[in-house]
Amino acid sequence: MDRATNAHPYDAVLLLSFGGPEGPDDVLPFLENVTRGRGIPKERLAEVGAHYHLFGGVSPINEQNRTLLAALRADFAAQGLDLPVYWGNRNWAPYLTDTLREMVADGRRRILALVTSAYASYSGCRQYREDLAAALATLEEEGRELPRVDKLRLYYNHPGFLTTVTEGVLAALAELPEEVRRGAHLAFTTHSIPDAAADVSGPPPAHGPGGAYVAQHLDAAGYVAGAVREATGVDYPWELVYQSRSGAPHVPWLEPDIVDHLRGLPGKGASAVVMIPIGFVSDHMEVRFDLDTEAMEAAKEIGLPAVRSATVGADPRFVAAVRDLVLERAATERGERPGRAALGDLGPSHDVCPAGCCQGRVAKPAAAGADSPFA
Ligand SMILES: CC1=C(CCC(=O)O)c2cc3nc(cc4[nH]c(cc5[nH]c(cc1n2)c(C)c5CCC(=O)O)c(CCC(=O)O)c4C)C(CCC(=O)O)=C3C
Ligand SMILES: [Fe+2]
Repeated sequence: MDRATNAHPYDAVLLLSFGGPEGPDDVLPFLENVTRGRGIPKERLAEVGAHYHLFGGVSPINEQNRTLLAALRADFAAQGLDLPVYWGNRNWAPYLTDTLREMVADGRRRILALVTSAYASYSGCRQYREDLAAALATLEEEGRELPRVDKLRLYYNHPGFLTTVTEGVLAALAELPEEVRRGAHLAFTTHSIPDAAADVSGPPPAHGPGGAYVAQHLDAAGYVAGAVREATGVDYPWELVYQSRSGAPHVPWLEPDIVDHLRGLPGKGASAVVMIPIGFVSDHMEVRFDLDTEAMEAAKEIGLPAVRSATVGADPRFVAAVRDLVLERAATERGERPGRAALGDLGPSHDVCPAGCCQGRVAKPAAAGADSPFA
């Protein structure tokens, strides 16, 4: 069997995501799931609930994941890669624990997880590993045979991710009226997180101001800005900005906020802006509300022409990147030394998170890492 179809030792892939409400009655219980024990103010919850209700109480994220799931299955099948793909979430059905139980019942013993977050952070990496540990602990209590679960390396700098983002920026630039295009600025945007969480993101050697979270986003954004310059011959000014802040107002989170950034752009000579949601994998609520609704509204008020570039979603190049990462990891687990594709300056991420990687405020068991209590 050649490397292009050999997933051994893995017998299944798990798409592991955030989950979202599917109707108005789901919104409150969903938000309670998300924020349990996280100290989010009540007013913030009411505000976020209202965003979901603007969309009929339906988060776009589940549909995005169904589309990605179908695309992965179709791609694997077309490539002759015989590897089932399952889907489970942290905060809404299909819940991770139920999916994992089903996988075990189907005889899956060696599982490779793809999480819908591309960068290092507690929320985007370690918390998913804690979710896996909690689900495994439940199955253990139920007396089931435990599968081994590994996690794909971070993919923010995989060519299939960054090339797709770059193409999206070029397409968005083309949407701008010609007379303002040349003076456009690029606003790369991602989820704000508490400064304290950013500082301990990534493995301990990367800890420090901003941590791996900020460093990885800067690396990705810098790469894309350079690729856009190469493709257009225009050196568009760019910045990394943040959105979707929550938490208590006195706790410092990563800044500047995108809306504040937009307000300052005309003073910096920008004639337009391209908002690039480089921190997000699909058009979920953070993109559809915080960018397409709120930030667009702000841009209109300011009189700044604005466009938003695409997320990778289920783009065939991203789907192929996932396949490449699965086959790469499988080869590594077999003791081979496969190529590890990466763009930018930071190089490919580790396969196995070391102890202390993206540590949370409270120590909890995390699976799929060097400090996993499970085999
Ligand atoms: C880094 C990061 C990502 C990106 C990586 C990734 O993609 O995973 C992300 C994604 C997402 N966040 C999402 C939704 C929410 N996040 C919240 C709260 C929080 N997010 C945080 C961080 C992140 N979040 C943090 C530090 C908090 C504070 C509470 C805590 O410390 O845990 C809250 C509570 C209300 C609020 O405060 O906003 C909600 C509803 C959805 C679903 C969207 C949909 O429904 O379409 C998605 C994809
Ligand atoms: Fe979030």
